Amino acid sequence: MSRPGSSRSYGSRSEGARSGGRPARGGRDAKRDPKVRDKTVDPVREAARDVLRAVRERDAYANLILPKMLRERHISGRDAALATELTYGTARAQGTLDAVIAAAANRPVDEIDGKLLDVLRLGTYQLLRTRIGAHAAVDTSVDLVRSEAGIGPSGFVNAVLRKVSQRDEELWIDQLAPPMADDLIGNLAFRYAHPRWIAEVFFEALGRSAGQLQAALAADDDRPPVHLVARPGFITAEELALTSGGEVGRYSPYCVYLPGGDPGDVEAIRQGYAGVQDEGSQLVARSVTIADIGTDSGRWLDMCAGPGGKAALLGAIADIDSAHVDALEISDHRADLIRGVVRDLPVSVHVADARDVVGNTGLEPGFDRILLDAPCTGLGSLRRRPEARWRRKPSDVTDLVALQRQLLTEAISLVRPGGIVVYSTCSPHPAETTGLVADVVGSVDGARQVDARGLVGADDLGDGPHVQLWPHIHGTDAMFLAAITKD
Ligand SMILES: C[S@@+](CC[C@H](N)C(=O)[O-])C[C@H]1O[C@@H](n2cnc3c(N)ncnc32)[C@H](O)[C@@H]1O
Repeated sequence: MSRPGSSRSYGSRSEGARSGGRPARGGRDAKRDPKVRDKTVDPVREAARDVLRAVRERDAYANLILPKMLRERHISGRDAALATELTYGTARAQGTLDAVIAAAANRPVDEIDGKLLDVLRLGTYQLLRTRIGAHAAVDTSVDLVRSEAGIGPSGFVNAVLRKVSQRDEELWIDQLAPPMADDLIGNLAFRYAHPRWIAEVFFEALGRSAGQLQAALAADDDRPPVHLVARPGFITAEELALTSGGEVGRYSPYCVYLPGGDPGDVEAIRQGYAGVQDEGSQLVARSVTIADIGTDSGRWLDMCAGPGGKAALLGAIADIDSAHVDALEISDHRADLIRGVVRDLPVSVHVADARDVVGNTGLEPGFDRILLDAPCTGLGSLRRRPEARWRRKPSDVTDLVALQRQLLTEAISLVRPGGIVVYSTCSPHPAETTGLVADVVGSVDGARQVDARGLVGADDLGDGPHVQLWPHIHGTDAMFLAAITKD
């Protein structure tokens, strides 16, 4: 017989025997109708557990499935807020939680059944990173397992979580993280729940400053703020702030910071006058439209537009400036998402590979303004994609850089002399940002970078000519942008 908690034991046929032959309370033997909720289980934790399971088993995105699940299960208000905090917090902290669980269980986590591991992560997160009392954290976890798998596995979860609860997070870090004096990056990566390779990338991008790295990782490990965009021509940021209870943003003239609540409840969002969009993304889209390029014939291009956040802002500004945006996107599904947000705006959506725009769309070169918001690792928006940091691999970078190089070369070939290309990524990885831009600009005759700092207008933008935003400095995602023109 396998050990309780081992990858073969969960829901195993021997469960009845281990629990004395009696059907476990609400367990598998009770032949529970899955549509009938088990009253012994807290619906908030159950939703969090179900999302964590979907993320682990089928690579789901927590921030896409949780809101839908909460609506379907009629979980709202404070319960929805708690479910969100527990789900996203647990997903973000996974690597550090796993190290603690492995120490407490005295076995590597890959020897623990996945379904138990989801609950252990959820319980450990509550014990170490919330003010939820230890009894509530342990008991609700045990109930989750017992209702599905019975007494044996729930006993294992109980034992592990009780062991976890004997120390606070700081003590676990002292025990498990590499000492700061020997391995600064490893220590901070553990403390702020990032894979080490990502902490190394941030360290390089931040000029090898330990203080900056600590602040960046801490900001990334925190709950992200909600930023709204007021679509120009539809509603002003002041009006949106007033009607949503938010506060006008620091840098983008379209931005509103929403202090809490569900953005879906904001009337202006329901009407399509506003949307949810990080302030850094707003600054990128706006920068394309305000660059001084002399006469503008109004031919604008968004080369990688899905799901359409920046295309919608570009389109709203284009409407005011009597311009037109061609928006390209390689994926059908994401092109549909763009169409959904650019209705009534002067935007044409093309499903096409932007590595050969003329060949794939028939569009003429000679665009005045081009946005290339390139596919990237997304290391700059990890706080908004809870599980992403544990999914990304260093090897992803190579393929993406090759694609970015092709796309940026194409963008420069499509812009008219004196026009502007804004290259952006939601990643601060030097290979995808400064390195890539220097490489491509250096290899194309007549192409040169112009100072992008004036197009962004935020504080603390360094020496230029590119701009790197950071959550811990600007409160935005870590968006990078470079502005390029050609003679
Ligand atoms: C970073 S996202 C763009 C985000 C978008 N600008 C926004 O603000 O909503 C990059 C997009 O490029 C698309 N993409 C990837 N390769 C492409 C290609 N070769 N041609 C066109 N689009 C591509 C991806 O499907 C993805 O939707």
